[in-house]
Amino acid sequence: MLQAAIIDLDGTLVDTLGDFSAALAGTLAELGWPAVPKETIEGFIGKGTEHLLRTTLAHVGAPASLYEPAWDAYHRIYPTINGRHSQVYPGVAEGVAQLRAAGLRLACLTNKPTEFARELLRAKGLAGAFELVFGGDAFERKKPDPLPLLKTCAALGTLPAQTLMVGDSSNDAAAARAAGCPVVLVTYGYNHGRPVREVDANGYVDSLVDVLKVL
Ligand SMILES: O=C(O)COP(=O)(O)O
Repeated sequence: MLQAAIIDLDGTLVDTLGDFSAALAGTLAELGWPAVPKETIEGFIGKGTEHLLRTTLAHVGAPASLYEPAWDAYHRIYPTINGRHSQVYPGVAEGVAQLRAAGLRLACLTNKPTEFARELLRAKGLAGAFELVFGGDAFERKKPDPLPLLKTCAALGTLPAQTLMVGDSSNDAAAARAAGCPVVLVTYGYNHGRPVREVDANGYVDSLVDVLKVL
């Protein structure tokens, strides 16, 4: 019997590719490098900001020594565009309401910095649905490490086996499997450029409204 659901943010609740793309374009422009196409950035999302910046710099051929100025510029620019170029996916509001109506407690767990995540959920009218919000800077390690899921279960007071992970990528699924949580993946998000149905999961859904049906 499920007690709670832990839901990923980027690629699962909100399509944030436009935000990432705008923030990275601004960051690269400040450093004198060209922007990277959205389709390329999509493959870099999901493993946190450090991975995103390092991969983007390597992609344009910039030296690794630009990582720190890039980090500073990105953290200055991102809050000014957070939510402006992103949309809540169809079915999210209804799906989240259904999970709550089924008696599940909800937490949002993302590799995005916690403050960016809280602000995005507020801007998109989703903050009230989640008892807890944890970002990639909340714990010592990020997904795909199981630690963030185990810590979130501990904060919710639920057992991993009774806590469902809902995500969009192999990163989310690996963390869930290692933590002992069942996992359902949405088919519309960002899976590091790979088909999401290749990933081992308990089910796949085209909309959050179908999550409880596939279990
Ligand atoms: O990598 C990020 O910043 C966000 O990734 P996530 O919301 O899919 O965990």
